[in-house]
Amino acid sequence: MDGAKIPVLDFSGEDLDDMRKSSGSDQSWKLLCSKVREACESHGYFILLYDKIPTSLRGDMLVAMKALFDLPEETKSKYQNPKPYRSYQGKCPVVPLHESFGIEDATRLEVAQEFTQLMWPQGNPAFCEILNSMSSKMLDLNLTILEMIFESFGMEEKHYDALVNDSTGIFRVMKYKVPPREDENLGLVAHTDKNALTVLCQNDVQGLEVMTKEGHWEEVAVPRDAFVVIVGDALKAWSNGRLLAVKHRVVMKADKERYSFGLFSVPKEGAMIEVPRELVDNEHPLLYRPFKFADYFSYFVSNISDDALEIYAGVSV
Ligand SMILES: O=C(O)CCC(=O)C(=O)O
Ligand SMILES: [Fe+2]
Repeated sequence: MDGAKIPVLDFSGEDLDDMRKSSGSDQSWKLLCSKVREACESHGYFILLYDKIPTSLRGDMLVAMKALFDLPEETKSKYQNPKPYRSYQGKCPVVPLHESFGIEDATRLEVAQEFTQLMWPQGNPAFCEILNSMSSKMLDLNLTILEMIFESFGMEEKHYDALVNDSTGIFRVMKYKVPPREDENLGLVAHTDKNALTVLCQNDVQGLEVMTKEGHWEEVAVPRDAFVVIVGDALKAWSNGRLLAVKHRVVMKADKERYSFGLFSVPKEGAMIEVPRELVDNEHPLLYRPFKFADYFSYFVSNISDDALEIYAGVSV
């Protein structure tokens, strides 16, 4: 798909809940759902315009993140969690430009409060409010997009519970430093997201690149105030490989710091990822055996590999 246009979907001006409720009499919901699915099939990601998350909140979030990353290293390092991708990460030799926090369930007020308290023992209610509000809005959006995909496949809810209702949100905030030299500009190594679906947002510093089906890196020019939606391994496996978990990375070219934040919907401990029977036929033989998401994730963490999903859950044909 080299050179093929990056899909841009516009949900602005739409009340998705209303649209969905009137989907019996109105085709626009179904049409939107099929556009989402098509983008996830052809590219594994898309750019999303969505005005229900206010621009002012995005601006506040970026300002709040700067204050967070400006805290002393000693304070930031207090945020530790034994589970992977949920702690403070900085000074990693593989990606020295990258720093991040992964906060699970920031959508719960007490979690947002606890995190804020740890970073600002003297209190910072504004930060807490922004963190809680942004993560909640992005989780809603993430789960709605997932439901759109499942509806477009005509799936009954029981087939996708593990990816929507049994799902938790990890809110990740990221900072990328300006590279010291042009040849040391890797912000984040190439990877596929392991979770179901990711919704990302960034400041005006570009850097995200995706790998095309032909194996070339392509820059994603994210319009101001847009979101990027990325399919992860869990959704790829569930869809029997119909949806593409696109490989992506971050390359820093600008002389300004890049800030991004994302809401990762992650199947809960114990949730099983299983291809629904409806998605297996002669043309689409079963590609993945049923697996517990948490086991796959642990496998990945201890055997970091580009082909983790195929090796772990692939059915040899
Ligand atoms: O910073 C970005 O835009 C990408 C982040 C990302 O791909 C990730 O955290 O998985
Ligand atoms: Fe990613």
